[in-house]
Amino acid sequence: MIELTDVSKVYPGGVTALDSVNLTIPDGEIHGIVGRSGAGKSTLIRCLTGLDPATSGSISVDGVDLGQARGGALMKARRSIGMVFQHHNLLDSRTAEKNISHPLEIAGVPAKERKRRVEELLELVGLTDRRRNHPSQLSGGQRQRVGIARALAAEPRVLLCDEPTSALDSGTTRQILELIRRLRDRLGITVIIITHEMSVVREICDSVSLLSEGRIERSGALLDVIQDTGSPLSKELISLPPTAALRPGDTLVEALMAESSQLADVGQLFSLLSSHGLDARVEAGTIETIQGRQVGRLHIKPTTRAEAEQIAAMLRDHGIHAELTTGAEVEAERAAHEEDDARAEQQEENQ
Ligand SMILES: Nc1ncnc2c1ncn2[C@@H]1O[C@H](COP(=O)(O)OP(=O)(O)OP(=O)(O)O)[C@@H](O)[C@H]1O
Repeated sequence: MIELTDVSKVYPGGVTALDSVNLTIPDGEIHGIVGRSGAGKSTLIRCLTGLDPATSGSISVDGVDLGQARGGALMKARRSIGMVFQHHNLLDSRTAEKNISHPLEIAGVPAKERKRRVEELLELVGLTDRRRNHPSQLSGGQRQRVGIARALAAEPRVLLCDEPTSALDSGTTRQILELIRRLRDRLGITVIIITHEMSVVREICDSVSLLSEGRIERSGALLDVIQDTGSPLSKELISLPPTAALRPGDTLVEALMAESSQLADVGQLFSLLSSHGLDARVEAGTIETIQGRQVGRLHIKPTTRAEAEQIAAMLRDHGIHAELTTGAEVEAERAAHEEDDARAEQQEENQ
């Protein structure tokens, strides 16, 4: 179990990057940490790995407090966390197998044991036939597999993944996420994934936390967080595509259909509206299957505000969360997203 208790980090100069963070991640869970640029994600990683200690509070892994442990106990605790990076950080001069064996060499593991372990790891990540290739001879996905195998070399209990798929295309991303899930199932490790990609969270995470200005704003099981419609994280996880030609003063009904909804699909919903003589059209909609359940968000545009209120009330009666929003609010949200994406892209280019 990973436990952060009142973790704060204040940099010299006075920037509070983490502000009383409390977080518990049970064994074997895949936990996503999301947040906008500057929210404190990198700082949290550095504190978790012990590279940059927290200013106050405690971080413990399997009951060992990283701030209190010394000598061999600290080394052991640090080794219990394996790191996977966005850009793999592989050594170009070494083959895949030599990259994987590198941390074992540093730890002084005898050659015979190293060979056995590397063999096992190559098999685990599906790269046995690429063992003698250098990073430049591997695809982005294969390089990330080497990075994952290397992170697992010291048999960590926790895999800490920093934007593990941000540099990969969507097909390769899916394969890497599938691999991470298989490794969790097979090895029983706990996985923390720091990402700005909501699709990664939807696809693989059991639970998720939203970090905002150094604080955990919302944390919980994925489906619970999505169904907590008041939470900004819910809107980010099931986001809507841009809506064409909305005027600032337009009134929209935003509906979230989740597990508790009595209406299973959009078709039924619209039959219901028309049976009540309500004229409305869907401006935008997203339906995702998450952990085997369908979750959908819709923007419905009625003709008048009075109709919008009527529709929202009717949806609520059928267990569908519905609230009114305006064209101006939708536009402001879209602009904030675009700004964040542009910043993430810029950072990617700078690296
Ligand atoms: N070494 C440092 N010294 C002073 N301030 C820092 C330092 N590192 C980060 N900060 C500040 O701490 C805050 C959190 O930064 P951090 O890099 O952890 O955010 P982030 O969520 O990882 O952002 P991004 O997604 O853009 O990488 C920011 O205000 C940042 O300017």
